[in-house]
Amino acid sequence: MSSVIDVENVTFAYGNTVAVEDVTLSVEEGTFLGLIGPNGSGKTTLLHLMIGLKRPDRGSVELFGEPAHAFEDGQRIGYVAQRSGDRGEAMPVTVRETVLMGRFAHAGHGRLRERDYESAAEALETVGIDHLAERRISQLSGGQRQRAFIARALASEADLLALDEPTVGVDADSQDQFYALLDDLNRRGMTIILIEHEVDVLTQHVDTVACINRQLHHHGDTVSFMESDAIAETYGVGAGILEHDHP
Ligand SMILES: Nc1ncnc2c1ncn2[C@@H]1O[C@H](COP(=O)(O)OP(=O)(O)OP(=O)(O)O)[C@@H](O)[C@H]1O
Repeated sequence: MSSVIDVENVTFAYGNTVAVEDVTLSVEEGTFLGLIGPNGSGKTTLLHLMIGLKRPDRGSVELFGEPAHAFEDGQRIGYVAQRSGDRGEAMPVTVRETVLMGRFAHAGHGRLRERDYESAAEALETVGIDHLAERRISQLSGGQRQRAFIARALASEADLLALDEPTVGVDADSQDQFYALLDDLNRRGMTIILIEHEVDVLTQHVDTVACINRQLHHHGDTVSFMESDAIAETYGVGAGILEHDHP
């Protein structure tokens, strides 16, 4: 199995604030990776480094075998930013138009063809919002909006989905359905990286967990994560390396 992402000894700081320190981890193809850690622990920063939205101060990140910050094949990555479900007001476009945006890189000379419309329709069907195709994005619920963004990634034939707390503000039922959709996409081979602050929710779905608090405290399969002291260690409660480091 090949690596989609290789992070090696990566450090990144905002001025004097070191957000990610000396992190090394790989994401294999087909993995469903969950990133967890306390507020402000560097999860979003690490995700941005992994998909090339930020360049490390030290160390290296490879995305599909190329330096991540110089990666140009953007349609291979579907990124759903934190709280992007809230920003529908600023998008006077329909759901179908949003999903079709994912086809532009594939369309010959920038012109959409029959197969682009078919692919968009298929993506909408896969995420279960084909009946909402003509609605404006601003008229959708948070959960429906997230589905529209996933559909755009599917239409663009992304190999990797990166999601930053995608269900914040989404009701419990819609959250369950959304995670069922992610499980299904992952079963079909999609590599997924998910930031989710609800540990119980996260561990029900992901197969691998990376626990960070500026540094990487644990990286391994979900079962070994549950059996470990990683939570206590990463969040700095109970016995563990943090307590040991700061008696
Ligand atoms: N643009 C920025 N400028 C300065 N500092 C920043 C910036 N973005 C993040 N930080 C700081 O870097 C650290 C890591 O932030 P980051 O957003 O990566 O954490 P996070 O784990 O995703 O947080 P949360 O769970 O609250 O979303 C925090 O101390 C934060 O205050």
